[in-house]
Parts: sequence; C-alpha cells; structure tokens
Amino acid sequence: MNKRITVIKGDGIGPEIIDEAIKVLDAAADKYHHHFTYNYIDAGGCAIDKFGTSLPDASLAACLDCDSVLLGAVGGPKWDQVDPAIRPEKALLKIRKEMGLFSNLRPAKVFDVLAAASPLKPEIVAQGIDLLIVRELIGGVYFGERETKEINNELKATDIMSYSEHEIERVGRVAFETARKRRHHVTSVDKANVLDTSRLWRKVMHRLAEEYPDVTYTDMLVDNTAMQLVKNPSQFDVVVTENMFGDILSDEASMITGSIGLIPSSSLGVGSRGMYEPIHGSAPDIAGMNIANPIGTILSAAMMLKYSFEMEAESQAIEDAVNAVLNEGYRTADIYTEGKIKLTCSAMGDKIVSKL
Ligand SMILES: NC(=O)c1ccc[n+]([C@@H]2O[C@H](COP(=O)([O-])OP(=O)(O)OC[C@H]3O[C@@H](n4cnc5c(N)ncnc54)[C@H](O)[C@@H]3O)[C@@H](O)[C@H]2O)c1
Ligand SMILES: CC(C)[C@H](C(=O)O)[C@@H](O)C(=O)O
Ligand SMILES: [Mg+2]
Repeated sequence: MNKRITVIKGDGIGPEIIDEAIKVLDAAADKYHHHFTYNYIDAGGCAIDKFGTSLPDASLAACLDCDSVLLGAVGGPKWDQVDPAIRPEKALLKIRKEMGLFSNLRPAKVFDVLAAASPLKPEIVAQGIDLLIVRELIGGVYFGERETKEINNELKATDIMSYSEHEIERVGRVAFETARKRRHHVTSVDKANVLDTSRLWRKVMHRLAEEYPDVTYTDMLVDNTAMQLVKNPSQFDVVVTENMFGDILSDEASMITGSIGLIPSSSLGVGSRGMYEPIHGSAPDIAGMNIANPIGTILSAAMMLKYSFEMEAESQAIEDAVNAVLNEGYRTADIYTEGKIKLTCSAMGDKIVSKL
C-alpha cells in the first residue's frame, strides 16, 4: 500500500525520536512491501524561528492533506516568552482541532520485563497493569474562551471550561467500544462533586452505560483516581475523561510503567486519518544528547499502522520487535536498571529495526 505521512519533528528531542520512528517505519515498509512517503513540515518553536509563527498555513494544510500525521514534540523554554497566541503548543492544539481529533488513546502497560523499572511496589506491579486512558482532546478548558484583564489595578485571568452533550457522547462511545475489545470495564473520571461540566459528563456516561450492558461501569472522582493509579492500578481497564484531567492522569499513569518515554498515543476523529505522538514533551533537559527513549514514538508509529492504515500484522511486528529488544536486556537511560545494557536513542532504534 502507498501511504502519505506528514511528519512534524518539532523541538527538543523531537527530531531525535522521530528519526528512530522513521527508521522503523521504513523497515516495516520493506518487510511488508508498502511504500510510505514522508512530508516533513515545520510546526512549533522551530517554525517560530523560521517563519515567525508556530503553525504556518502550509503546515496545517499538509496535516489536512495526508493519510496520517506523526509528531515528535513541540515547545521548550526558548519560546516561553513569545506571544501566547503563537506559542509552540498552540500549533499542536490547532492541528488537533482542525483535524477534528476528539479522542486520544493513551495506553499504559507495564511490560513484564520492565517490572523492575516501575516505581511501584513489586506486589502491586505483579497484579498486572494494563490500562488505556481515553482522553477527550478538542474540548474543555483547553478550547474555552480565555482572557486576562486589569480590574482595579489588579490582573484577573479567566479560562472557561465547557462541554456539550454531543462532545461528551462521541468520546464516551469510543471508550465503551474500546472496552468491548479489551476487558469490558470503563471507569469514567470527573469532578462531579464540584463542576457542572462534570455533572453533565456523568449524566451522558450513565446514558451510554445503559447502551452497553456487557461493559461494567464505575464513576470515579479525579482526585481519588490520581491516588488509585498509584495504590491499585490493576483495577483499571479503560479510563475515560475530559481533556485536562486526561492530560494530567496520563503523565501519572505513564510513570507507573517506568518512564513517560515508553507511552505512545493515537488521536482520532471521524474517519481513519489521525495524529500519532508520544505523550511526553520536548524534554529540553536531555535534548541533543542522544539519550531520549524513542520507544513511545516507535509505538506511536505502530499505532498509526493499526488504527489508520489497517496494517495489523505490521503494527504487531513492531510491538514484537520492541518486546524482543527489551527482553534481551537493552535499555535507554530512563529505564535502565542494574545488569542491563544501556543504549543511546539511535542505538535503540537500530536494535528495534534489527529485530524486524
Ligand atoms: N506533545 C507535545 O508536543 C508536548 C507534550 C508535553 C509537553 N510539551 C512541551 O514540552 C516542553 C517540556 O515540557 P516538560 O518538561 O514539562 O515535559 P516533558 O515530557 O518534555 O519532560 C518531562 C520529563 O520527562 C523526561 N522525558 C520526556 N520524554 C522522554 C523520553 N522520550 N525519554 C526519556 N526521558 C523523557 C524529560 O527529560 C523530563 O525530565 C514544554 O514546552 C511543554 O509544553 C509538548
Ligand atoms: C503541549 C500540551 C499542549 C499537550 C497537552 O496538554 O495536550 C501535552 O501536554 C500533551 O499531553 O500532549
Ligand atoms: Mg501532557
């Protein structure tokens, strides 16, 4: 099959991890006789430096005219003082919105061989950790009206969180449908003891739960969820939540697997075109050092093959290659434990390619 992939390397470690994912995609294309063409575009801080804006029109157009988008990461301290309207992160939010990517799947699974890298107690890890956060991606406080104004010589800032029934229902449906392919349990996370948006969220989720009697359902408040993720993560199968809660909880869930560098994500809307990116950021503290973990990005590429291109076997082959490399004891610095073999970012990419 021929597929056109728009690639955004972005900032910080973005270029390093994307290079490894492209190596892996090329190896998969060779093995299965596909042809992937890559359209490299600028977005984020690097685009501000070149064009004075984080998302040039041509870059957005390239995201809307391709079979899927692969993204490294954007942002970093260099651009912290720029006009908020053109911040690197704005580019990412605009691409998500314009592509209509309302559901963001963020799996957090402890690989058996990486149990020692998890900061949780071994007896908790032994119960098995394999959960999937379904994060609403183009609504809530990220996209509500915002302003900063001066009142009586004091600045006041406002960010509005809003959700409609339709926005909640479409992501809820993704969660229930996905649970049917997994362990048939959905935990819906909200703050219904305080927020109106959460009370509406809960109402819509309850309505959906009745449509899916084969899926067991639990409501959980977000503060308790943050605690339960550390105390008893094996209780979770699919966790569905609004945009900002999902952002925060997915970083927390990633850490119980050992490192944020391991976690991929897919963002989808209606139709098969999606955006695929690791959940971490541009990691300015380790950028340019060739020590970042490329596995989250490589597994994001694997998700692209499965969810957007219907290439199940190819996607599985990449996952198997990652598992094989980990099983043989190879580790990047973030997941290194005593007695294992430490690899750079590029050497990890090469090793995974060699297993394909
Ligand atoms: N999707 C994205 O593009 C995205 C996501 C999150 C944050 N950001 C942006 O990235 C910048 C830095 O954010 P931050 O420092 O809060 O979060 P971060 O995720 O970039 O880094 C947090 C910590 O995790 C480590 N880390 C992250 N990815 C890693 C990897 N692949 N291998 C090894 N270690 C890794 C970093 O070294 C750092 O110590 C900010 O500008 C932020 O807005 C972008
Ligand atoms: C960079 C930022 C806008 C982004 C988000 O909050 O969605 C990031 O944290 C993520 O998790 O993808
Ligand atoms: Mg985040």
